Amino acid sequence: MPLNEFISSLSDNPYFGAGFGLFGIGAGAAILRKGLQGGIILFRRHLMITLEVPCRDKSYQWLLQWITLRGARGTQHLSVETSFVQKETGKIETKYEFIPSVGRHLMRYKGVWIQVERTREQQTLDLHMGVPWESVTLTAFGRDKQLYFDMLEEARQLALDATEGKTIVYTSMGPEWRPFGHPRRRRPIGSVVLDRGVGERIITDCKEFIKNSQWYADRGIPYRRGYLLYGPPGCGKSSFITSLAGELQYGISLLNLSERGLTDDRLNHLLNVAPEQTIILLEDVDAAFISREETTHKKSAYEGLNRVTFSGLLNCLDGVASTEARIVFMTTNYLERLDPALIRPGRVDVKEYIGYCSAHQLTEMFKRFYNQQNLPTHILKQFEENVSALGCPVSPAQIQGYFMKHKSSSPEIVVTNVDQIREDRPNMSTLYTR
Ligand SMILES: Nc1ncnc2c1ncn2[C@@H]1O[C@H](COP(=O)(O)OP(=O)(O)OP(=O)(O)O)[C@@H](O)[C@H]1O
Repeated sequence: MPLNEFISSLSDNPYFGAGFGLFGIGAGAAILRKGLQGGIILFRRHLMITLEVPCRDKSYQWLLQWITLRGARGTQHLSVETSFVQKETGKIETKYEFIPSVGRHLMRYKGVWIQVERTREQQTLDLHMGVPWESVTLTAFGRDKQLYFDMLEEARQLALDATEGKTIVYTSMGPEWRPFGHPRRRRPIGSVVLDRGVGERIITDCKEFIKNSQWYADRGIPYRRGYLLYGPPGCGKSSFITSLAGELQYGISLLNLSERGLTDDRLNHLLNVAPEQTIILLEDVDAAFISREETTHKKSAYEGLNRVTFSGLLNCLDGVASTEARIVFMTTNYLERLDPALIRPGRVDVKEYIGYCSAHQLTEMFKRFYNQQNLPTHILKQFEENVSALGCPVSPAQIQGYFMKHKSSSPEIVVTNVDQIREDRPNMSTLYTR
């Protein structure tokens, strides 16, 4: 039989065409054909096992990195990927990584030669990402698909190791979640100083919830928990949630409800496919909506804007469930603007006020900032009294700003100059009061 016919007969053979999930045992036909075109003939009599990983798959980037690390041979053509990495010191450095460019490469894994082919369709766009459609196809001799499972697992582990000790923030892009920026160094929970007991209560509640999946399953209760942090700006709501995510070794899936084009359907989808082990964070929930009555009035105007509707959000929150613990955090500066339906138990199970600095916070922040646990009590007391004597509420963000100004000052100077806090104060009439 002429070689070309032989190759076609392999392609037509249903056995070779059979696919299961990502994997397809393909005959060497495709390779052979490409081989012929490229002038290389590869082991005609062997079966090939082929794995195609499209760019939309989670493992795509991991795999490219892993292939680079394993050093695909003959890789003359590299693409550069620039990322920003935060060092332990907090400094951000630029990192260049070379990944195999579009084209064919060869590598050896567990004693098997594997052809790596990265292709880019110039004519086809990934509509959600707006980038050309890409895929990587790996072809190895033999039938052992375990090879690919091992490879993907190694690639995943490599990606996990790279984010060890970091918090990944995801944002939505179309119907998907994508990591946003570089993984950030975990913020230590102790660096956010809340009023006595508040932080501990939330942490204990979350941990308790995470380990109680069976309790929820036994009672048929959706395995989710909602938290609402409310209070004035600059008091640590967002910072606390970030450090809590670090403490729980979770990431953050950040959703902006006011985003144009975020419809009820898309929101529902996003909430249901949010990356595992992440806190879903809906910031400034009051800003996304006007009250329910007004929403009814202005319904048509809202629909025209292609935005999430209030009832849509309620339904979506009710639908958030998974076998895994689902934690939803909402924040607002204006509790009174929220519709009671949004914050009823089941949607919001824990509400905490995160307010202006208490005496406890003032002294704790002072000690932390100047890294002096043994500051004389009278200095701490004086600082607290002087700030209270300002006669206005002070947020931790203001205190932080004041300390930054006095990075190199002695504690005594810091205590005596607290008037500067008032000078830097935003217009209080626009600020929230409890
Ligand atoms: N309780 C706190 N302890 C330590 N630092 C704090 C605290 N609260 C605020 N900060 C500092 O102030 C800045 C702003 O805080 P953050 O964004 O967390 O406030 P927020 O309450 O979420 O504000 P907003 O309501 O405007 O979103 C951050 O740099 C943070 O480090």
